[in-house]
This record gives sequence, C-alpha cells and structure tokens, in this order.
Amino acid sequence: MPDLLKIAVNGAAGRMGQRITALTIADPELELSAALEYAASPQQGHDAGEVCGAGKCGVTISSELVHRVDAVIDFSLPEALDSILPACEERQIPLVIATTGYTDAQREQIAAAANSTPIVMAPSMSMAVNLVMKLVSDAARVLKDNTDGVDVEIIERHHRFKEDAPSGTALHFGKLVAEQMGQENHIHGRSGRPGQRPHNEIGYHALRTGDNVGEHTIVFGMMGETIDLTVRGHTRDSYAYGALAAAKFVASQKAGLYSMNDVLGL
Ligand SMILES: NC(=O)C1=CN([C@@H]2O[C@H](COP(=O)(O)OP(=O)(O)OC[C@H]3O[C@@H](n4cnc5c(N)ncnc54)[C@H](O)[C@@H]3O)[C@@H](O)[C@H]2O)C=CC1
Ligand SMILES: O=C(O)C1=N[C@H](C(=O)O)C[C@H](O)C1
Repeated sequence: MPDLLKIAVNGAAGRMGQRITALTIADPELELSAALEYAASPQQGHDAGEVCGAGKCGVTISSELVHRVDAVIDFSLPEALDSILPACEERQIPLVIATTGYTDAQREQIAAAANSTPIVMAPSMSMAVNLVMKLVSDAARVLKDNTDGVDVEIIERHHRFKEDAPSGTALHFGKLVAEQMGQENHIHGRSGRPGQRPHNEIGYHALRTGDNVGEHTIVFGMMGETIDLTVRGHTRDSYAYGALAAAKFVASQKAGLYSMNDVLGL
C-alpha cells in the first residue's frame, strides 16, 4: 500500500479549515498530521476532528508545525502569512495557499519562497471557477476589437463574514480581462455623479449577504446585447476538494509557483 500523504491544515478551526480537516480525515490517500491555529485561539488543544464534526481523530490543534508533513494547506488570513510561509520555505515543505487579500509585498514574499519550495496559489480552488476563468479570458480576447466597445463589470456575492472585498477571485477575473482588453482603470462601485462610463474601465461590485459561499458574474455589455458569465458555489466543498487535489499535486513538484491550471490540467 502506498504511503499516505501527511497533511497540515493552517486555519483549521475556520469555515474552510474545518471542511479541509474533515475531508482529509475521510480521504484514503491522506493522513491529517497537524491542525494549526493562532497561538491565542480558544481552539488550541482541542481535537481537530471534533472541532470539524468528524469525530475524535487524535490530532490536537496547535500553533506550530512540529512534525515533517508532505503538504500544508492554508485557508487563514493575510496576517497569518508569516506564521506559515517562512517555516515552509526553510524546511522545503510544499504549500497550498488559498487565502485571499494579500498585499503586493506579501505576493512578492510568496513568489520568493517559491524559489525554495513548491507552492500552489489560487484565489479559487474550485474546478468550475477555474474553468470559467478560461472562458472569460477567451471571451475577452474575442470581444476586444468590438467596434462599439464592450463594458466589463464584475459582480460578486459572498457571505456576511467575508473580510476582504472584492474577492480574490473577482480581482483575478478583472486581471484576466485586462490582460486581453487593456483596461487600465479598475473601480470599486459608483456613486455621486461619475459621468458617462469610459470604455477603459472595469467596475467591481461586492455584495455581502447571509451565508452565500461565493458567486461571480462577469458582464460583457455591448450595444444591442450582453453576455453574463456566472459561476456559483453551492457548498464550500467545491473549494475544499480542489485544495486537496492541489495538495496531492504540489507534494510531488519541484520548487516553483503553480496555479490551479497546473493542478487541473486546464
Ligand atoms: N482559494 C479558495 O478557493 C478559497 C479561499 N478562501 C479564503 O480563505 C480564507 C479563509 O476563509 P474562511 O475559512 O472563510 O475564514 P475564517 O475566518 O472562517 O477562517 C480563518 C481561520 O484562520 C485562523 N487564523 C488566523 N490567524 C492564524 C494564524 N496566525 N495561524 C493559523 N490560523 C490562523 C482563524 O482563527 C480562523 O479559524 C479567506 O482569505 C478566504 O477568502 C475561502 C474559500 C475558498
Ligand atoms: O471568503 C470566501 O468565502 C471565498 N473567498 C475566495 C475569494 O476571495 O475569491 C474564494 C471564494 O469565492 C470564497
């Protein structure tokens, strides 16, 4: 029987961390080796399986990565980067980064760490979202020379607990569109009297309601017709299964920065 891949979950008591923990315990190819939370978390010392509702698993929540693992999966907060990235970089532990909301400086820090250890980083681990990213990129390429112009707006909906806005996924959709169409202005909502809409603009609109696990609509508005490309998550498992696939992928890669396109072969 092949060895089980040893997984550490960073942010283990969070909404995503709990699903990653539960699905790791349930996966016959994986072994939960560590469940990490910030040092002052009230969940410290609790059994990670009990915290996520999977039943006692014998791994207690702790704040330091002590044992060697085959991959770390991080769903935490941008502020938590320094508690996990240096350890993975120094010990060459493969890392899956799913957290969003990083600063440019933090992104550079991650890219530098990828010179020493393999890292998969993606604002969405969902297969459906990553496929729609391809479709959006294709649509933008085809529409870029439309004679009367194309107005691109990105609408996203997430749960009321989400702390960053717009979502990392919405920002990535905007980047993909701008790479094809060249928009330089990226604006967030509109109010007052901004005047007529310039073509050289992408508008982002972030809704925060209830327990929505994530929806994105990319609008290509033209004279006479509109294309809306929408992708909706139904449960957090759409992200969690993608993150487990990313962990299995990254565990056998050389140092470098990888995306979900590499994981999913898109
Ligand atoms: N790439 C993707 O597919 C997805 C990304 N996300 C992103 O993942 C992140 C987490 O989302 P949620 O689980 O909803 O948030 P959450 O707030 O429920 O969970 C975050 C967890 O990180 C913990 N944490 C804070 N500081 C820490 C530290 N220093 N070390 C270890 N753990 C620490 C918190 O205590 C909390 O339990 C967000 O940035 C979100 O945007 C969420 C869903 C999908
Ligand atoms: O916070 C969330 O929930 C999500 N965050 C990610 C993002 O910011 O894009 C991915 C997903 O949309 C859910």
